[in-house]
Amino acid sequence: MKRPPLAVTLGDPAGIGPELTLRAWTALKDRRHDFIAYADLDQLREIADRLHLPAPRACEPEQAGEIFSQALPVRPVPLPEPARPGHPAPANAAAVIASIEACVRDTLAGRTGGVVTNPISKAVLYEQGFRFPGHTEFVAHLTAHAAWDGPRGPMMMLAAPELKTVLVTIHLGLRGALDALSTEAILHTARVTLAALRTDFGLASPRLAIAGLNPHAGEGGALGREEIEMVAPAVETLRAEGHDVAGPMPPDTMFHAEARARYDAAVCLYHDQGLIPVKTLNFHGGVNTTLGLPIIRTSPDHGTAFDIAGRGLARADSLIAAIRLASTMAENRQSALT
Ligand SMILES: NC(=O)C1=CN([C@@H]2O[C@H](COP(=O)(O)OP(=O)(O)OC[C@H]3O[C@@H](n4cnc5c(N)ncnc54)[C@H](O)[C@@H]3O)[C@@H](O)[C@H]2O)C=CC1
Ligand SMILES: NCC(=O)COP(=O)(O)O
Repeated sequence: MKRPPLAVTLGDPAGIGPELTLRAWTALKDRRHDFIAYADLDQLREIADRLHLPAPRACEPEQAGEIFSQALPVRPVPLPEPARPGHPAPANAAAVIASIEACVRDTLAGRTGGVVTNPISKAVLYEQGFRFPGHTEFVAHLTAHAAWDGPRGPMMMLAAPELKTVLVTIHLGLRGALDALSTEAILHTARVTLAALRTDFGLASPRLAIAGLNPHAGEGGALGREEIEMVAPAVETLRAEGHDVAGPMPPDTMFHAEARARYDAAVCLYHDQGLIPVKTLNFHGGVNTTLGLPIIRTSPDHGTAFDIAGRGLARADSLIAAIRLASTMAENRQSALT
């Protein structure tokens, strides 16, 4: 059976999202990773013209499959103010948010098969009163009342072929992240991750590594006691539940090639502990995905890149990887749940 197209959000229209959407369409138009962009039709037509591509066409998600090989399908989300690359417009914030809402709504209704988000400028949205730290928390809010049998996130995973990391704390300053850590939070992150590795990534017996917090994982308590008091009890509980879990791992030695071969995903305690290794190993191939949701949501690992927007320099590899991963996860989830 043909699956519905993925829904790709607008992102910040002054960032690299719109040009990447067209480049991703060029790369995928013959490969059956159908998607539909929820974006401004005039802006996309202008960029397509510049890139000598066919004019994107407005349609409903149900028609996207018929036209995908000829033109980028678009569900129009008009911008109140024409986008200027590199210069985000506060007046367009409502359209950025409306695009995410429409993609999630259509995915919950089964009209689209998952959501792929283009990067947003969080600072610009915060100034306009957006009260969620990022897509992760916003999409969790929009799907909070949808049925879901698995353990509920949201958990942020950064996934590249070389490494997958999942964060216990996400969009928090470092001091706030330290206060938010607990054995319960680590356990919850690990359980959502293990379930997603089975359901969405098709791994029958997933292996986890859980990072420590301090240098040398605390050096037996001399350099910090969080490993002894917080991380080790979570590892013991997970092992007692029958899971293959290693830790607390010294954070500085758990990401080299031989160490990575011993686990499928690393549970990391704060944002940069998990994002730095993935973005360093493979900035252009990394994907951000939210685990523990009733729908599939992926995103490129990079941001709006205002410094290069509209200059033809942005690489679409990460958005293409996000679209491919969303297709694979949707397929795996459907097989696991039927
Ligand atoms: N999923 C999302 O919505 C995300 C949004 N952001 C937002 O993006 C904004 C900018 O964040 P930054 O830290 O500057 O990160 P960034 O990823 O936008 O840019 C970092 C550097 O990488 C380059 N770069 C990024 N993507 C590229 C691509 N596809 N091809 C070639 N070069 C690329 C940029 O030119 C820049 O020099 C912030 O407002 C942040 O909140 C950041 C990460 C994810
Ligand atoms: N650094 C990752 C990031 O900020 C992406 O957040 P989200 O918008 O995917 O929640």
